[in-house]
Amino acid sequence: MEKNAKIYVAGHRGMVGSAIYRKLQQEGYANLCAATSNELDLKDTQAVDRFFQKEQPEYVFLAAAKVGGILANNNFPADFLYDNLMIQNNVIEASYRYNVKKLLFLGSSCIYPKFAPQPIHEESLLTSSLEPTNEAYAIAKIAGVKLCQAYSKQHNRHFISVMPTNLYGFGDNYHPQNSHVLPALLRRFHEAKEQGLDEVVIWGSGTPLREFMFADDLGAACLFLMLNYDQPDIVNVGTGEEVSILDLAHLIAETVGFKGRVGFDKTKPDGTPRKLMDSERLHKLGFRHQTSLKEGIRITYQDFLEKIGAYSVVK
Ligand SMILES: NC(=O)C1=CN([C@@H]2O[C@H](COP(=O)(O)OP(=O)(O)OC[C@H]3O[C@@H](n4cnc5c(N)ncnc54)[C@H](OP(=O)(O)O)[C@@H]3O)[C@@H](O)[C@H]2O)C=CC1
Ligand SMILES: C[C@H]1O[C@H](OP(=O)(O)OP(=O)(O)OC[C@H]2O[C@@H](n3cnc4c(=O)[nH]c(N)nc43)[C@H](O)[C@@H]2O)[C@@H](O)[C@@H](O)C1=O
Repeated sequence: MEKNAKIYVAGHRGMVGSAIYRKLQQEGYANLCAATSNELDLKDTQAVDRFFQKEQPEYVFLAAAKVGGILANNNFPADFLYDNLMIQNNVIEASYRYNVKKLLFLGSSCIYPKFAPQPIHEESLLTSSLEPTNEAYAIAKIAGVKLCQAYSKQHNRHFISVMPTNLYGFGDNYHPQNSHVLPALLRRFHEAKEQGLDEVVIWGSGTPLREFMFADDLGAACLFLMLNYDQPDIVNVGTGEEVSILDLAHLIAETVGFKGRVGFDKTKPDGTPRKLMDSERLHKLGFRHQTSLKEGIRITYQDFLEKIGAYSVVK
């Protein structure tokens, strides 16, 4: 990928897309193109076609998607299935039609079966049933993976797919109901401290285990894979470290400076009991993440404090 190559980052305002965009800029890629969802609705096939015809991107990072936490996924399955199928179908098909040299599609660890053997190897895909709370989103992501593989096989395209673990970082969604656990708890513990509350309630039992990666590390991994990987087989991107949701809550409380107790809302779903990725394929290629969970939460909380006005706007 030459430094003056035309590169399209779909979803460049999102947490992951902005991390990829920043990384590309840092590394001297100067011919970047992007559009917000207001300027270009990626669900609109003809608009996407016109965009590709005009911009003629040579490389595409597909980081645009309908994204949310466990409750949003559970409550709005039609949106998660339809929007994601449309967005990825349109971008992948246009990338084929306009001869994009290479495309990187972002999937998610939720494509794997609910009770996949841990750590979860790439070969676990489609070996048993999915977690019901995010089945619709996972089915869309699996279709995206299969579409990339099908275009690679039938049309000899270089369309690769990356499966990140749970992410957090700059520009995350802090919606109290629809976000993922880490931004939700950063905001809840912060507000509890500000209001002098003595308890913060977390959803579920606190026992599920999750693996978290700082989004800028994923941005670096995406560029690394764009430059160094060219197989249709999917690649997991994780840290290899897991934490229980209760321990995560304690870590966030410590970072924020909340001294009260933690309660549990057991009417809310736990989701998958454990979701640790096997990232050996990525490690053997030569990439490892840099940011520890503690440091990543510290940096993210600083960013949250700086932009608190904006984050209180419901996303
Ligand atoms: N967050 C996580 O924990 C994880 C995320 N991923 C994957 O990473 C990718 C990015 O996620 P993340 O950055 O967290 O999500 P965000 O919600 O932060 O960003 C998603 C981006 O997609 C764009 N978008 C959504 N719908 C449309 C549309 N109809 N037309 C055009 N653009 C649209 C939005 O654009 P705009 O801002 O202009 O509205 C937004 O910038 C997704 O594929 C997701 O599945 C995978 C694993 C974990
Ligand atoms: C990345 C991945 O993210 C989603 O799956 P998930 O890992 O279950 O995501 P989550 O971050 O929303 O929850 C993680 C755990 O944390 C608990 N939990 C506690 N308290 C809060 C809380 O306040 N908010 C949320 N959201 N969860 C909470 C919650 O009950 C659960 O046990 C997919 O739908 C899909 O989007 C996907 O790909």
